[in-house]
Amino acid sequence: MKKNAQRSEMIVTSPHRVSCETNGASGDVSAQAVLVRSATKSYGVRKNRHAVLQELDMHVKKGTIYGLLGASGCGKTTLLSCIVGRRSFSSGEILVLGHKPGTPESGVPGPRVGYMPQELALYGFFTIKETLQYFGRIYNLRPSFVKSQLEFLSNLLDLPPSNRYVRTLSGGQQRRVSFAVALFHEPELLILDEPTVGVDPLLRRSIWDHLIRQSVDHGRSVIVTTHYIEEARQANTIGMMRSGRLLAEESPDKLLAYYNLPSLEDVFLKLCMKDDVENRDEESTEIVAATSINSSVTCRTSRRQQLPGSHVNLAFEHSTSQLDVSDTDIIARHQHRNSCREFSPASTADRFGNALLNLGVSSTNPANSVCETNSTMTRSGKRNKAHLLTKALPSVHRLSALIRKNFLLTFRNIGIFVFIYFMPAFQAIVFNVTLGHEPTGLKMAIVNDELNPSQGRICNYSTDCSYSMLSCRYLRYIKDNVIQVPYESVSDALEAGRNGHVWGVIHFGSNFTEEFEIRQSVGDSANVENIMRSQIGINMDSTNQQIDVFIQKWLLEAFGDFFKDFMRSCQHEPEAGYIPVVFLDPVYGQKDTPYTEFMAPGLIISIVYFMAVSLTAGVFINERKQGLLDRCLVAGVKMTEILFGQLISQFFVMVGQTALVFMCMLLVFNISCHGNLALAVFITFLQGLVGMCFGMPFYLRNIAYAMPLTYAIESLRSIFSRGWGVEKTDVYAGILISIAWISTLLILCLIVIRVRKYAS
Ligand SMILES: Nc1ncnc2c1ncn2[C@@H]1O[C@H](COP(=O)(O)OP(=O)(O)OP(=O)(O)O)[C@@H](O)[C@H]1O
Repeated sequence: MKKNAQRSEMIVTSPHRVSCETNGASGDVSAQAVLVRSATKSYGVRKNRHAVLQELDMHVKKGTIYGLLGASGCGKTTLLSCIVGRRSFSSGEILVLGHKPGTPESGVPGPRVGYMPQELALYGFFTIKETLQYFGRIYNLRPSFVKSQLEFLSNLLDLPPSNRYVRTLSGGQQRRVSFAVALFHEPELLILDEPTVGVDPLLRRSIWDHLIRQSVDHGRSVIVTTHYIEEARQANTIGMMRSGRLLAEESPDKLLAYYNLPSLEDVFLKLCMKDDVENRDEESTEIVAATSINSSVTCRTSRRQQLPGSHVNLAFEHSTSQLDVSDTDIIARHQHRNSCREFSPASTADRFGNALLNLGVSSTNPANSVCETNSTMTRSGKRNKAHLLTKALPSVHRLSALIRKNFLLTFRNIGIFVFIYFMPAFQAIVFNVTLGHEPTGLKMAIVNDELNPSQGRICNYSTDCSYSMLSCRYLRYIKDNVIQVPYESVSDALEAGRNGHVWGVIHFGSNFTEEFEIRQSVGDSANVENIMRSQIGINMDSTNQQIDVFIQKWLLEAFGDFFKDFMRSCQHEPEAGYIPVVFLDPVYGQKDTPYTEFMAPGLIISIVYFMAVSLTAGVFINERKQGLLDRCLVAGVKMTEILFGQLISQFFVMVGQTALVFMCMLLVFNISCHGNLALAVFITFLQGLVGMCFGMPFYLRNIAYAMPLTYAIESLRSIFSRGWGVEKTDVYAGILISIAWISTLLILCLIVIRVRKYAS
């Protein structure tokens, strides 16, 4: 309590103590690679919210190895991901290499940190050499440096030949490659999540030797998690973690001496048992406190205050007395940011000069620990703005590395290559061969009461001008696509229709021919009974609109052909007496526009659109699942760069897909495009882009028109069938709506990235 009171006093009286007034403290802070204070982290919302980190403090001195130990699920990975800037604490403070991770000046995520996640996070279709070259490009390293590091790390980690594909390596070999990726750009801070899993004891030893050399000879800081407690003995400090808290943070030797135990395993066990007892004590204290009316304040005291010594950190109190990163102080430091620099990472440039020269990154100026004059402030403000602007733009070397990687992965994996390029064309072929044609084999029940059962219901008819068995004469004109199935009664036929055996029922009355003759002869004076009896009754199964429309059309056409043939045989004008509605030459298209031609625009757009959605989404989901996205982001790649890299690579894929689909439709299946082909291709591209935007990384007639596909399909159809150009509303509306979708989705994407960045 006393210590806290002292700290508050300092905060109130000297808000920018750390940055200006106490250089000693500043110097001390700059000696820390990672500082975490009162960190909490929870996952989930409402009922499902659970705390993973609880009031956690952590101190990693520069140039030391910090072994983070703890059972599975105690929150180690969560803590590391917050340190590398991939996640943020729910509350608490963190400084990594003197800055808050994620801030532009911190360089974290970025080349100052090397991260080996628990997942392999490697591209299986890359060789070992290509893997390092890829990250070399991301970090903008010189090829000569990458080459020398490849040789060095291959020897150190006993890597297989560098031309071996990662996917062909054993699990242990893959982990070593993953380790090499984290090491090879010589970062100031190495964060390794279980690097020695699946590695034999000899190699494990050489990995630890290397880590020790890195810290002792080069002053690099290392945080390493491991399940092998005893190997952490080689660390300078170990943090023993349990249920989101550090039970101890001290050098292994001191811990062993303090507890007078032979192994760290025993120390950890003892601490866990002690923690259990203290938890029980604390629970009972809280119950007592909660039942006391006047004790509401006391029951809020923190675990550390209630249980002195529960966090065994002999250096902790000393360091926190000099360093204060409480909220008030942080706010105060922000207020004074322009006048004073905080937490100077002194000597960083000296220590890591060689690596930084290779990295091509600007390290924080060590001279910044002194307060700057106003003029320097203004200059540095402008410089900072320019620097931030440059940082906001996608970097050429990272973008080119990402694009190169996307292409290499596409062309390497023959299965994916064939799928990506030929799937759209294959879909177009399947459509044209199967779905694109008029439907065939459609069964219709025929109930013809004109047939005489005693004569075996034989359907005879004449082809001259005689009124004989006209029902049979009519049926002859129905297209072969319809299979005529005779039924004896209307009820049987309707039952077959209900059971889905036929698409409909055609019924002729017993005196159909006679009644038809009477109707023809009396003309206008035909009575209702005569009209009813001379009609052909049709009941359709109209559940399938397409089939319904086709059958109706064919039956009407058949009647037209039958009637004209009959009139011709009677030496009458064929059209005389037929319904006075005539379909003349169509304005656009043919009289019998093939179904394929009608469907083609929608199909082309749908194929390109959905391929783009699924491929883009697939790449993101896959990379996230394998930890590749995290590794790239920790390496300093920005989400916008990943998006643009994907857009650019996907664009070239789309060019190939569109070319193949168009060739298939226009050249192989002779679907005609009466308009400007370039315009049709352009709209298809735009739709592909909309699909890509939808794939990344979230209404009614008028609203439906604003949907990405609706108007674009109309536009494409207008170009194909009507030959219209961009001057027509139907065409330019499709283009405008597509462009609007592309812009909106891209902007949303950027906003989400920004919000996430600032939220963390
Ligand atoms: N994104 C998430 N959403 C919800 N819970 C999560 C998430 N990530 C981790 N957790 C939970 O947080 C807890 C700590 O997980 P974390 O991965 O940090 O543990 P760990 O100590 O690294 O375990 P291990 O040694 O097995 O890797 C676990 O209970 C885990 O289920």
